[in-house]
Amino acid sequence: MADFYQHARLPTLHHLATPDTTARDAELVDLTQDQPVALLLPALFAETQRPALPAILEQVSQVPYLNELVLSMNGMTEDQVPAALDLCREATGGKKVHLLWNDGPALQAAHHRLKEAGLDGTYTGKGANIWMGLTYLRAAGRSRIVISHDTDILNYSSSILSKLTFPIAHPRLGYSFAKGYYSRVADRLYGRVTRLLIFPLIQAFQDVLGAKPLLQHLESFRYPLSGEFAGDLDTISRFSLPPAWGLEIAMLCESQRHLSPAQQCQVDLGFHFEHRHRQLCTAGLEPGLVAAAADVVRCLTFQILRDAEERAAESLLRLVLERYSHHRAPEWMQRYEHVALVNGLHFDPADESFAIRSFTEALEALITTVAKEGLHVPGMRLSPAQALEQIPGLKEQVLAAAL
Ligand SMILES: O=C(O)[C@H](O)COP(=O)(O)O
Repeated sequence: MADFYQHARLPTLHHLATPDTTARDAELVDLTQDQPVALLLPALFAETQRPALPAILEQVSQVPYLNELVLSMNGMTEDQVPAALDLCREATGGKKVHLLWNDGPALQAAHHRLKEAGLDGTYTGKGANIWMGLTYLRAAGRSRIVISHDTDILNYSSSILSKLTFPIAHPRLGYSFAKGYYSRVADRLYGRVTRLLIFPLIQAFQDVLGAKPLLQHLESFRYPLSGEFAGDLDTISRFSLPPAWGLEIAMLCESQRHLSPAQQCQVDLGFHFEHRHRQLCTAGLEPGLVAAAADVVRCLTFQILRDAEERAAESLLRLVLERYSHHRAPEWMQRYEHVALVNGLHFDPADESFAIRSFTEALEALITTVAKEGLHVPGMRLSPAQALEQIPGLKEQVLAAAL
């Protein structure tokens, strides 16, 4: 099914055959003897009450080459902690599991220490969970490879773990960072933020700024917003990461800054990723997709225009918005309509146009904010490695906070 196209800049490892699971697991046990593997899972407490996470943990418990599991959680109250701990212990069958309660008092005190060291911003969100998980793993020093994936995957298979670990662990491949990709398809095309905002927006930036190395790097990724990655812990913990939804984009920008193209790759995870689809607009307590997209765009814009003067950033963004909303987004929407038609998938032009209009409004709001406050990403931080090196006592505090 998959092709074997190679992007000019980034090695792509396609899924073309399915290796024998038992043999592959045994090979990975061997390969990771001297480079233990940690699985880091970011989650809201709410995920523990939905079907995906418990089923994921059950499969993870069978994976023989995993040294430890860190569940880095937020959105959890004190009376919910025992349920989260029970789930970890029951579902992971005796594996070493550590729970990080990011909005609990011990880690809030660690966040406070970061604030005293001059790091501003908010400290909750998926990015903050990953940041703290990497800080903990680096402080603990037990593992050398880290893998991470989303916790809402409904059709999970632990082959995701072997596909991500192999490029890092195998000496003939020897990558320092591997990013997963796949499609998000059910009766229709999903991946709405990726298809209708990020892909055309990167093209719009290129239309305005030309083919800058960072844009070419981002353009090479077949699913830039996927939450699935693996890496050498020493390398990944040197990445600067924002606390919220900009995490994935920031990670790709950091991989371009820290690594040569030959040291990183993207891996075909070989499935249609099925997950819970959020509404576009915020309804009730759960933020909508557009709110998350706005955060991603702010981070993307910051990374691309970080050296531009404020006035220049604002006028460049206006040009990018024009290219996005009048040219690239309609063009991408039409391409995906053709993909849907060829595949006999449901396609609703009204839904897709509504998504593009909503993303356009998010971009307009960003321009207004940039005009008023300048271009920055709240909470953009020191890397976990820098924080541990520069902030006295942080290491002990984070280690003591793990449950
Ligand atoms: O990957 C994406 O674009 C977002 O997570 C939205 O995903 P969905 O359209 O599959 O819900």
